[in-house]
Amino acid sequence: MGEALRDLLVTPAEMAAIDEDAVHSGIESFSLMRSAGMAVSAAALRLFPSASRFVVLCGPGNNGGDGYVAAAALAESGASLAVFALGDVGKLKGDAARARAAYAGEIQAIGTYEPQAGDVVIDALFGAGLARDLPDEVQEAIRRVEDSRRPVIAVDLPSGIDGRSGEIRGASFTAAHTVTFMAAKPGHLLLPGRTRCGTLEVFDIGIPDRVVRARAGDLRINTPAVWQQHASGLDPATHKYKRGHLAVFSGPQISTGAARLSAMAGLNAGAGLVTLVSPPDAIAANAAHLTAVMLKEMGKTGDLAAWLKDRRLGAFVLGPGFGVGKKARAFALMLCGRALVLDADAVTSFKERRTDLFNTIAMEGGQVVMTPHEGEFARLFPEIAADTALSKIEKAQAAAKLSHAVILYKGPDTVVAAPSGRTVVNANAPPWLATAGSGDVLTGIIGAHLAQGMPAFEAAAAAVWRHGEAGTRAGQGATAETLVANIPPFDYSATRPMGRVAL
Ligand SMILES: NC(=O)C1=CN([C@@H]2O[C@H](COP(=O)(O)OP(=O)(O)OC[C@H]3O[C@@H](n4cnc5c(N)ncnc54)[C@H](O)[C@@H]3O)[C@@H](O)[C@H]2O)[C@@H](O)CC1
Ligand SMILES: Nc1ncnc2c1ncn2[C@@H]1O[C@H](COP(=O)(O)OP(=O)(O)O)[C@@H](O)[C@H]1O
Ligand SMILES: [K+]
Repeated sequence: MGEALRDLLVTPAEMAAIDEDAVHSGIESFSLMRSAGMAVSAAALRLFPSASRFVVLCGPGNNGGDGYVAAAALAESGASLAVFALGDVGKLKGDAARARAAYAGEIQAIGTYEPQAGDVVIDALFGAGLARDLPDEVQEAIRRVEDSRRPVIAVDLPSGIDGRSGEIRGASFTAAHTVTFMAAKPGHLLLPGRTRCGTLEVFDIGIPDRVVRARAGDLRINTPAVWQQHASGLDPATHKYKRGHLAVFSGPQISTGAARLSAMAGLNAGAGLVTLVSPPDAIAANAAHLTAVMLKEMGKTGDLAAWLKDRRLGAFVLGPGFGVGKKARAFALMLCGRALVLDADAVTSFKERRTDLFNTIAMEGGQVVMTPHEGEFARLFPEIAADTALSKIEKAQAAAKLSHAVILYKGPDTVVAAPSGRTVVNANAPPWLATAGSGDVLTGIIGAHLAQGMPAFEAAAAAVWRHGEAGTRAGQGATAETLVANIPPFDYSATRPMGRVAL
């Protein structure tokens, strides 16, 4: 599957460079602004055909310029209109000044805007250029609009959302719809930004694909295009070992459920066979609950060393319910050369000794994925977690670089980052995935992918996506058990060899 422009995520800085490159390539910059503003006016008329009045709020830069273009187009369409500007419109420069000059109507000061029933607000105050907290005057205007509950269409981003990080700079609009240009920005996907964008429309203002791609980095939205070429189809002559053998380590007698969830998820996600490795005291508890998942007793690290000689063991999951401490560290360090998911207690166990882990991963060169939620992330990477200048994307990237592992930083806006810098942000997860044991299910799906031979980054990204789909299929009342039952199959059709006879 080819990669579409809509799967890219570009930072505001990259977007500014793309804009510049487009102009150097001979495209007139005002034509970009005209397309942007026209797309906004078209969205307004399409989405709110019965608005009593469109109110365009224009800022001091090119976002405001887009607003003036939209205002002129709306006026021409015969719609009722009012325009309010921030600052001295006489000081507008370049394309924004030209757009403002082409709008013949009255322009009032933003401080005078009082929302009225029937208003639809077009927010063209700040977009990609927002560099600091919004001025008080704008924050007050936002509060008036938010209090009035009038619908808002945002140009590029709801003003106040930082396009790089999704953070709110003082205040922000909550848009019903956002029209952005050429590609989505991190702030559209990362929280809290995503919750303020409404529906997101990515409009092509005419910058050629190659110009966008040349500047875009390694950041993508997590879609099947990212990993589908590694999700190989089932060979009719396959057998269970070829489909991959996943081993999941259980905790002691009183905490075995988490590992069983991972094991069941691994089997449902497509591992050919799954073995739950259990300490002696938990064998009975585990045996009472398992059917298709196999059970193996293991106490000491020596036993693990002997078992690891079996190269048919494709991948390992360590952490869910395992217990924090020496045993988790010893097991993890022995597994760093293999395909391994370190989750929960296995991550926490290295809080004070992370260098041992990171050095071993670097030395052994396995396919290692770590899956911290916010709390676990802060335990293992405290200095990165505390750096308020970094976005969630940048935090995950820094952690991947430091640890030499693929970092799957969980949450409503899960980020998966590889040490190489490749990164995806996930967007298909429903909020009811926030249920006990949901993370254990995710870990099992990653394990299944690793057991099938997928590289760590793709295994993790694909798992996050399938986990999100499982949540959607399971519905609002989802529990970890129903998530397991709803893991969707890969769509193997795209990877089937041509000419295959349908059976
Ligand atoms: N990048 C592109 O390809 C295109 C961009 N366009 C528009 O241009 C916008 C970016 O324009 P600009 O770079 O002029 O930026 P903005 O219009 O977002 O911001 C305007 C200026 O305000 C100042 N500023 C930043 N934060 C402030 C704050 N908190 N308080 C007061 N002033 C602040 C900065 O000097 C900034 O350049 C995009 O969001 C988009 O709407 C479109 O015109 C079409 C093409
Ligand atoms: N609000 C949310 N929206 C979407 N997904 C969420 C949300 N909150 C949590 N998740 C997902 O649910 C899972 C929870 O995992 P985790 O925090 O490890 O919980 P547990 O330990 O109970 O399994 C993760 O995959 C996380 O990304
Ligand atoms: K805006």
